[in-house]
Amino acid sequence: MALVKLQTQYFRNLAPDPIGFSSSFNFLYGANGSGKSSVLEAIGYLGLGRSFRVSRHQAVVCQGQNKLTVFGALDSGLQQPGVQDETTAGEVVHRLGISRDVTAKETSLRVDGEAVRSLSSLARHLPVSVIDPGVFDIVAGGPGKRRQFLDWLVFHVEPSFSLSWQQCQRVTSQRNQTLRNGRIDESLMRVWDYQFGALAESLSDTRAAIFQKFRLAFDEILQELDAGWTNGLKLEFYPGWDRSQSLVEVLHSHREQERRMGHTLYGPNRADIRLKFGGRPVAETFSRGQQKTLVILMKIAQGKVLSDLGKQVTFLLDDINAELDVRHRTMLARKLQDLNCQVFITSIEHPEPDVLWADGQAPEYRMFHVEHGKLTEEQTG
Ligand SMILES: Nc1ncnc2c1ncn2[C@@H]1O[C@H](COP(=O)(O)OP(=O)(O)OP(=O)(O)O)[C@@H](O)[C@H]1O
Repeated sequence: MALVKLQTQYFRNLAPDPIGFSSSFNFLYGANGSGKSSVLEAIGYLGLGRSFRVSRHQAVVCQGQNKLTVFGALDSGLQQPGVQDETTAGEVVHRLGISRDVTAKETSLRVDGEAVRSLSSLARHLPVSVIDPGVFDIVAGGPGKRRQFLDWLVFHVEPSFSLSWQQCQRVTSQRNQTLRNGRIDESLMRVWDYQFGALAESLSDTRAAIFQKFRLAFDEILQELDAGWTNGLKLEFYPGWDRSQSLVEVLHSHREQERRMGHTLYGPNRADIRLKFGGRPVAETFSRGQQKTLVILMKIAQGKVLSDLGKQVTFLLDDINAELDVRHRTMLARKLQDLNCQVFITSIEHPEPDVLWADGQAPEYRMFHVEHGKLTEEQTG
């Protein structure tokens, strides 16, 4: 599916007019502060339920207001090869809405006019993948970033994952409270261990299976790229403990260490994707440019896993011109085109699709000039 219409109210500086988008490529350009990133942020709000730029909803609501709304309409999108679809192109198949009242601290979600409670009911319809300057922390940053990266894919392959993950986090926090209670009540602790262990083993099986799909897609992309510097690169899933033992056994044998630290040290909350080159972390061995390329390839591999399942990913490429040279931008754009993704690209300068597709094979696209939060479509081709 693809987002073909967006309308916001009181979202940063954006004008409330509805905007129609292409289910293929969309270019947004305009001066600093015109509102390009805010458009992508609003799209991200529908697919993630939050801003990908800031953690406080307050910052996103238009100054002087206390409630923002984002509404989006999805059509069936670009057809993946081999996938049958009974809808006609352009026909709206889902309507998504999210509003956030920052005074009441309440979020309301709607799917096809019906109120829904869980964010996953909304987010599952719009897999949004962001590539902005912050994304490179997937390699350079801590395990939390890589967990988030993997879990985004796991959720879009297995939407029920979000419920299991929430349950697991609840048990983790109850376990942590018990660990912090001076003298540990061993019988209570064992109850938490068994609950936590059962949830953790099943969650980690799901993560491991989807990581395997991801790694196959990644290896295929590396083969196509055929770049010498990636020989010897290894991606491994670390579930959060050594799985040659059950988690319950590991927890029992580390009781004293966990008690001293006052929190859970083993389990899915410690999972990671370990990126190694010649046995050492790539963050220590790869150049910054190579690290950036690696992140881009990982993002493309995520898109490929979902594309193979007939799902269209919406990529938000915010301000990447300063991060990637034209060769890498071209590689990224072409791969996303091959995967039938929907793509939004922001830039300050007027975009030049002819540079990205010098062979004249540019996909269908729409181009918008952004000024004072308002989008004006430019006639193309
Ligand atoms: N809560 C808010 N209410 C009203 N306006 C806001 C709010 N937050 C930010 N703005 C303004 O919205 C404008 C849009 O910012 P945005 O980051 O989207 O611009 P941009 O076009 O991506 O800029 P750049 O090229 O510099 O990254 C800015 O002028 C900013 O000052």
